[in-house]
Amino acid sequence: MKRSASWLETAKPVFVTKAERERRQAPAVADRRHSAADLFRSLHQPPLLPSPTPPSSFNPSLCNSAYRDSSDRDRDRDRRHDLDRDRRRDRYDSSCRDRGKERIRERGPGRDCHREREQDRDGERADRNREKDRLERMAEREREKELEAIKEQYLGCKKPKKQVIKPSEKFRSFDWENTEDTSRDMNTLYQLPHEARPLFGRGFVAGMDRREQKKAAAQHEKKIRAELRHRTGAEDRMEDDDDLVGKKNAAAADSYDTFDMRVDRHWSEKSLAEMTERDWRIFREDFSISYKGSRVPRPMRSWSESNLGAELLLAVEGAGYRKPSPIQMAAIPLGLSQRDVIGIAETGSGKTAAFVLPMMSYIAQLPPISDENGPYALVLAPTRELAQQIEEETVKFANCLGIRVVSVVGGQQIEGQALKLKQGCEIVIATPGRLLDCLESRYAVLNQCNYVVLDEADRMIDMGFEPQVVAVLDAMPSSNLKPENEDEKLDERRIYRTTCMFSATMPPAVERLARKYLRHPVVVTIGTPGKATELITQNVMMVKESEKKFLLHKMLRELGDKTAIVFCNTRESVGMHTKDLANKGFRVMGIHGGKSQAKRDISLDGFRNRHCNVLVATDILARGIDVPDVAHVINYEMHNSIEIYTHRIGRTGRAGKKGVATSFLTLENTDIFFDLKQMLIQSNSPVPPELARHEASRFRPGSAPGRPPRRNDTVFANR
Ligand SMILES: Nc1ncnc2c1ncn2[C@@H]1O[C@H](COP(=O)(O)OP(=O)(O)OP(=O)(O)O)[C@@H](O)[C@H]1O
Repeated sequence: MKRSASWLETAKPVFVTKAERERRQAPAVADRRHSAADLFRSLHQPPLLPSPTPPSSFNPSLCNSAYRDSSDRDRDRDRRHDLDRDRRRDRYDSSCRDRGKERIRERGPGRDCHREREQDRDGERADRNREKDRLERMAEREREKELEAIKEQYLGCKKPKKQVIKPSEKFRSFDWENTEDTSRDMNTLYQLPHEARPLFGRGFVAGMDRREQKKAAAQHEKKIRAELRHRTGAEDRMEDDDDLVGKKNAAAADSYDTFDMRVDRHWSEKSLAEMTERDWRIFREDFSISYKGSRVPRPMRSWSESNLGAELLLAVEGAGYRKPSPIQMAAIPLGLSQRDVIGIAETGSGKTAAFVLPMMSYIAQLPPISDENGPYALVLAPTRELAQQIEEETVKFANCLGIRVVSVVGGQQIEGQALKLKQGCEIVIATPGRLLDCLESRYAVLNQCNYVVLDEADRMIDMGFEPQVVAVLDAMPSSNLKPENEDEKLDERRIYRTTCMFSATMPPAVERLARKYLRHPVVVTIGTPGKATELITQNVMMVKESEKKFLLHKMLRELGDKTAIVFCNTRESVGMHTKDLANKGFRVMGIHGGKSQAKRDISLDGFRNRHCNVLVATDILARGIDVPDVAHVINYEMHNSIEIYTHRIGRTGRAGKKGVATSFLTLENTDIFFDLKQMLIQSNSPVPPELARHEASRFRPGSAPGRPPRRNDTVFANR
């Protein structure tokens, strides 16, 4: 290897500079020059050897010139040869130099190349070290980042938010630190900033105490008057006058005060003229009255504010109704202005009077019916008992006005009813089926009837009376319907048909009927629709079928002399339990739709008159029946409809009195679990844990779990 390296070194062409080359060539050139000089000298000097004999014709001069010419030519030739040789060498040297340069470039020339290689190696080492450092720094950074991420995840450290500067703010940021604010230092005004006191003084507008002002003005006036009197000498004479004026002024000031301070008084302390929009709003809130509809007339705050007329007000007083109930406050003014009404209010809240009184007022303006052309007004109810009860309520007010009322219900002789109708009556209270029979038999005509009330309209539709109801409504004159266009002005001299619907529950099914027959109705709602009154304490007991009887007996025994209605779902159950309770010694009667009307009447009257204190009933008693002071309602067999539950328990806690309702719930009743739980939550009643936990109480039957509530759904908190 060593040998080949040295060979390589020797075999390599050596770069020779021009100066070096010239130095190296100098002896050769000098030699050549000497030899040329010798040659030149030898040519110009005679030869030392005897010269050949010249030819006879030899001319020394000629001979001399010829000799000189040939020597010049030789010299020129030599010079040319020299020049050529020099040129060739130069060419060779330059080519050698180029090749050497290339080789140096490739391998590095000799010792320099060695040094350079050393330098290169050092450089490479330094590069490697630098690269290593860089990689180490990067790894360190990675480790730090990882640590930060772990800290953030487990210790919840918050990364400081990077402040993002919008391009628009980049060049125009006028933010300044609080510490940069020097205005406090400069102006003492800012050192004691005053808080805003919007109600300084006595809380009067703009801080003006009008009472103080008036007091000062009164004192000033008194002083001036005294001075005047003193000057004129009429002190004695004016004394009395002065007192009078003082009293007058005091009264004026008082009335001014009253007027001035009216915003501070409750609506109940104000006259009708003083009521502001805000007062009406508070009033509506106080009685949970809400309206839906346009151009709604103001509710009435008291009977005296109603336009019922003196006779009717006397009758109201006679009935012992001291104050109107909320539904009466809202619905009576609507009925008096002949607006179509949908009234929804809790059970026992006086809905009957709410539609009967404006109906009376309407009839009072019309001439008495002379013959069978009546009636002027019609009330439809789902059950005979309810129709008869409404009749009784109506008669209370009708007598004072000489208005005749006839009830037309099933289960009685139609001929007797036809006779009464023939004799003439202003109001007919009817069940839809029997009235339709009368209309078809021409015992009754409705061509003068322009006031119609559907009491418990939802129940009538439930019971399948919709076709009969529609037929009855179609039998009324359609020419008196209000115009479809709500904005069209009504002719004050004309009579338009007024249609009203009342119930404690108004399911969407009623809307269809309402849309067809009611014109621009005002929907009055008192409280939450469908909600049971807060006067009723609701108890729900999760029981087994076998436990019910024992519990019922226990409850009825505890009842003592108080009254109770026991609801069952079927006629058979009513019969069975009536017998059973009678055998156990309870004073009990039963009522259901399978009984004759006479027997039904005996049972209900017996219960009303306290001949018995327990009434076992089907749902014919659930709607509208008003028996005063029912202490307890027992849902022995629970119905699966929440509306029926509401109406059943509504037989107690009526007309402002308290009541108790107990319902026996079994696993058969899962269909009502959801609604019942909602109802109990809404009325702050205890929900039995078995009901609260039950799967069926989490979703409405038939609804997909997790679906968002629909428009008509009522969803309460604390599900
Ligand atoms: N303003 C009133 N003041 C005192 N008692 C009233 C008043 N209005 C009605 N009542 C009485 O309240 C009781 C219930 O009235 P009503 O039967 O009209 O209630 P309701 O709302 O129709 O009940 P339901 O929804 O069960 O049919 C009745 O005994 C009635 O005489």
